[in-house]
Amino acid sequence: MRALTTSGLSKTFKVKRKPEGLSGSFRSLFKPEWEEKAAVQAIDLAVDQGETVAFLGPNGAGKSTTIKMLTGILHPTSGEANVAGFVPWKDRARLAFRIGTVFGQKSQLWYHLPPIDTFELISRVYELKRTDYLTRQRDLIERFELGPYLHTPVRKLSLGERMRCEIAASFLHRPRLLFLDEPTIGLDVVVKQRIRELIRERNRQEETTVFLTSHDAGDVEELCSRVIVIHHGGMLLDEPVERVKRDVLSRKTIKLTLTEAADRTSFPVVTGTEVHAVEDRRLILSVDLKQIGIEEALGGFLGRVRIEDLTVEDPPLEEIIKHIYGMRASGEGSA
Ligand SMILES: Nc1ncnc2c1ncn2[C@@H]1O[C@H](COP(=O)(O)OP(=O)(O)OP(=O)(O)O)[C@@H](O)[C@H]1O
Repeated sequence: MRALTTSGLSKTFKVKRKPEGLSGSFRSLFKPEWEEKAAVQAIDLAVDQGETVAFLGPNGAGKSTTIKMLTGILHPTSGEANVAGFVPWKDRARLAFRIGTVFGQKSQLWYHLPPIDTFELISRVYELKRTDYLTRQRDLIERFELGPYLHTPVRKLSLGERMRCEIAASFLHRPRLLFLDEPTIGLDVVVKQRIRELIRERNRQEETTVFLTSHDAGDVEELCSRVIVIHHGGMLLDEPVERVKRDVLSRKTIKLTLTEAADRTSFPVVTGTEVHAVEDRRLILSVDLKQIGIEEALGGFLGRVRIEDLTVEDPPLEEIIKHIYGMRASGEGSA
């Protein structure tokens, strides 16, 4: 069953043209000139119920504009969409009962109220049956371990505590489709991991469709089965995450702090391992997991340098997208 489809979905904004110079600015105050800006261009999507989709793109690619159209906040300039059985911009109120939204940078919870009060309000807004709501609420509180924060005003919660409450709140009315915009932004590794686990669990148990935008490659890798990349408002790539992983997510960044400063010439040549940067006692390696495992790569350095500390990270998503873009431009890989 389809959770979401779009056909030729496009959005053009009318923006004021900024004339050059002071006199131009002055003239435009009284006689503004307008130009059209294509934010989203003919996007065709088909997402099945229960799918977990990463919707990616560099800044300004058109992700938020697309999500705003899919959640009924914006009218498209042209094209069609069907989300959970509704045309979003025509039936926004009814659609709200079927979808959940989480914006990492914008709280949906009432700032001065404790989360439990917001949960109550949500249960009224969505007209949840009292017994169903209470069972659901207890389950989410337990699963998301919200007990200690339930009665604290949201403004006093840490970002991680608040985000767990935000996501629990978005699941209260059992949405069939969840739109997540940067759900783990600013969170530490442990909290990120917990939030990803919880979303994954709900997806498995309730077949909730997940449509996610994120600048964190870990979110994509751990939460999503499919990756869609847009650029300049148009579709660039639509592939299973496994394939993207094999092609471009196969790199890890290892950041080492050495006990003493070293220079490039003292490092061994290790297959599949590139010395990305060396700065005083800091050494950054880029490892291609298609060629070598993390342990092996580190093994090559162990006898040569003494390590004080290390972290293993995903490369920034912007870098991955740039890589995908480069691959497309050079005709590597296929859709
Ligand atoms: N209300 C608006 N009026 C005019 N232009 C807009 C408006 N909203 C978005 N745009 C423009 O449309 C383009 C796409 O913006 P959008 O916010 O959808 O990008 P995005 O992919 O979500 O970017 P980011 O990752 O930075 O949030 C941008 O060039 C933006 O400046």
